[in-house]
Amino acid sequence: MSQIQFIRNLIIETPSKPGNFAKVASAIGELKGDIGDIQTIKVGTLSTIRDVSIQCTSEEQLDQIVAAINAIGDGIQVHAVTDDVLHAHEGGKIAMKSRVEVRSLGDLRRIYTPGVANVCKVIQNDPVQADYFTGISNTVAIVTDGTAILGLGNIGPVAGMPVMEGKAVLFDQFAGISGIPILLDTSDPDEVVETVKHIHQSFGGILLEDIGSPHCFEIEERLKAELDIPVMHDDQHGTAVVTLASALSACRQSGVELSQSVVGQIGLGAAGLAISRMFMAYGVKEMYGVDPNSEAADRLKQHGGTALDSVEEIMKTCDIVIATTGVQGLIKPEMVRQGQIILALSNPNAEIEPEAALEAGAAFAADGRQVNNILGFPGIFRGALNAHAKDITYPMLIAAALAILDSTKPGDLVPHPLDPTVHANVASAVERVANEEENTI
Ligand SMILES: NC(=O)C1=CN([C@@H]2O[C@H](COP(=O)(O)OP(=O)(O)OC[C@H]3O[C@@H](n4cnc5c(N)ncnc54)[C@H](O)[C@@H]3O)[C@@H](O)[C@H]2O)C=CC1
Ligand SMILES: CC(=O)C(=O)O
Ligand SMILES: [Mg+2]
Repeated sequence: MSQIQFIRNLIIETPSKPGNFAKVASAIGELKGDIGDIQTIKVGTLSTIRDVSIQCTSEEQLDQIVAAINAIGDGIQVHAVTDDVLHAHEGGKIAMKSRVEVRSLGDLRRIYTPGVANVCKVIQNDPVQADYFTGISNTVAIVTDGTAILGLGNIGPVAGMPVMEGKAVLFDQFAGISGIPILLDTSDPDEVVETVKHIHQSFGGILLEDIGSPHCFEIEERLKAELDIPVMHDDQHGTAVVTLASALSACRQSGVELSQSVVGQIGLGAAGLAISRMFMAYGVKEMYGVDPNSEAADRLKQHGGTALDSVEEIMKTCDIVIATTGVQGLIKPEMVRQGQIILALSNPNAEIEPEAALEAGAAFAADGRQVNNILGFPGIFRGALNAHAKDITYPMLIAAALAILDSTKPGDLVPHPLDPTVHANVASAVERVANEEENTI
């Protein structure tokens, strides 16, 4: 059974003596715990208390780490183990807040009745005014049916809500967009399309998220055709944009041309097919893919790629390998070829850990924490909304990928997701292309 990685925080006291915390760090490292943030909670004259975040793969490993720290002696001890991730989700991560305050009857009459009626009439007479006098044009629906939540599979929309709330937080912080999760209790394309069409007037755009394949393809195509607001399935195109940017970045650093490289895609679902299509659109001539589902493999062939029979074959044939299967550990270190570029993008666990791929000879390796559609979707929607775009087109997506590439610091594969310039650069590149295309309302 694959192991899900999880994060816990250890509250650790070390007597104030140089080297004590180093002992703690090596005890954690020896048991292969991955240390994250370290926060000093209290510095006393006799001891220091720190909150140390660690990533583990099992409860057993966590227990062993706690026991190993307590066994160091010299007064070093773990006081508590907390679950900060769960704690951060208490009450949910988002809430609807008003942008105005009601402090007086005057305020009440201005923002509600009777004053509001006049604003309603302004919009009735000229519906475009809704862009200025409501939040619609800055609000994006984050729509899921819960069928492909990260790599956790079909766990349902309610269990997927923490991911949707996470996307809303990122929309807000990186693009100033209000993201509203919409949880659908149907995956039937007719019902999904009808439902989204019936509610679309509340939104300036529609982000489809974690909707599994193949129904995601029909749903996105139909909504794009039938609605005149931007619609994008993030797992397809947000992921493809960021993957293209990271592959171009790795090629630039290795002095090779992406279009001349042999590229392999493992997993041809929502993300994998879109990545393959974008790489071919960019000029990659030799695009190979593998998927145990023959219909998924056929879809790659229909778009001009070549299906191979096994992961081993892809690993032997390709210079650049991308994996989006949701299967942890699918790529074995012995399959890695010297100098390969490996992007194992499944969340929450990669097909191969970047460290293992690099140790096995890869020139570049990254996982889904680094190469993540967070670098794409906030700026793509910001740009599309700014331009009042009716659609998100391929040229807009390629412009987003190039903006991510241009925002990457020398030596890095992709920009840091907390670097606000990358989101601003993606937004302006997308807005510029949308305006050039006259793809606007
Ligand atoms: N880093 C990022 O930004 C993103 C990562 N992902 C990750 O990609 C994974 C897949 O997501 P989706 O494409 O939305 O799901 P999906 O369910 O549409 O596609 C998964 C595909 O992998 C195939 N597959 C399963 N086992 C395989 C194997 N042993 N060999 C080859 N193919 C295999 C399935 O048949 C399916 O076609 C998830 O783990 C998700 O977290 C998805 C979107 C963004
Ligand atoms: C990042 C993301 O959208 C996914 O893993 O599904
Ligand atoms: Mg997703």
